[in-house]
Amino acid sequence: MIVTRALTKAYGRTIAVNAVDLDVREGDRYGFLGPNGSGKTTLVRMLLGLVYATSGEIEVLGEPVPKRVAEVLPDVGALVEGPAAYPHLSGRRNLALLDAAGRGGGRRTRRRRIDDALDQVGLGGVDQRPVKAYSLGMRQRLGLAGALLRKPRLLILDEPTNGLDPQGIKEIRELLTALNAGGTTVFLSSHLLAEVEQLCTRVGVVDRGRLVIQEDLAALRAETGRVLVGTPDPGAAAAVLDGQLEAREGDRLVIRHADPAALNALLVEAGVRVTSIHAEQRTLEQVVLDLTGPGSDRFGAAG
Ligand SMILES: Nc1ncnc2c1ncn2[C@@H]1O[C@H](COP(=O)(O)OP(=O)(O)OP(=O)(O)O)[C@@H](O)[C@H]1O
Repeated sequence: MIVTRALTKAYGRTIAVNAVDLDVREGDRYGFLGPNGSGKTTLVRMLLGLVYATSGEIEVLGEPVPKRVAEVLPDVGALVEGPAAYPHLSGRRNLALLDAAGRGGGRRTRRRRIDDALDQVGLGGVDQRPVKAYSLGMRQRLGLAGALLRKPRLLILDEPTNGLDPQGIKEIRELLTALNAGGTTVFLSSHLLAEVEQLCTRVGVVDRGRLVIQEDLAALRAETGRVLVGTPDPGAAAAVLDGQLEAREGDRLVIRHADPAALNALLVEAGVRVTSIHAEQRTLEQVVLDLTGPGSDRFGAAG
């Protein structure tokens, strides 16, 4: 759906995007994760033909961008930094203008399209108020509603949850997951590890303009070969597991073992009571820290 090859953008001596090879596949919920200033917005704008690359190539929905961007855009819903709206008009009126300006979708069905989009983002009840009375979160949702008007095959969203409270973030996450289940490919940028971890199926991590990893989240979070065991008999368990015990903290043990089921059988057979047992997985935070080193506290860990 989105492919870039050695995509580069320099502003003078600043290389905002540095030889990025992006590969977003149909059906992905792709999280483009990086700290502030790492080049996310610049890349998103290049994908939409709003900024020209210094070098490299871009394909969106199989077409070269910016060369054929006019053909591509009707199938793409986009939300880029601070969605613009006429402040004195209602959300509905803003969407009507947007809908009239775009291609595809006749006048007769406009009202239905706008109702659907407003309902999808949870603005159905407030659409008569002027946008200047909206909170930042409501403006962000209105921007998203605009991106949904044409039932796009691909959504390209730059920090879509900026300005939203935790409930709003959850609603957007549920909405994007539902749209994705209905066949829409979702590409979003974020500086929030937790957001990407909760929402995405595939992750690209960008650090100072460079894509340092691109991988399915499930593969990134591969099991570590350790099993976490909770037991009221930690002493007895430690005796059974001589040599495999890596750490012990109260009634929680970390054991080097590949198979939780086999380990459970072993413990139970030895008379050790087990209250919980599961394979340890790496978190996205650990993966990113390993990749980007000490500077990576620039990533926001909190959702
Ligand atoms: N129009 C511009 N002129 C000069 N430098 C720019 C321009 N736009 C971006 N930059 C620089 O390019 C780098 C990447 O910026 P960009 O906005 O793409 O990062 P970002 O990851 O989207 O960050 P943020 O989340 O803060 O928007 C930064 O060093 C920024 O200062």
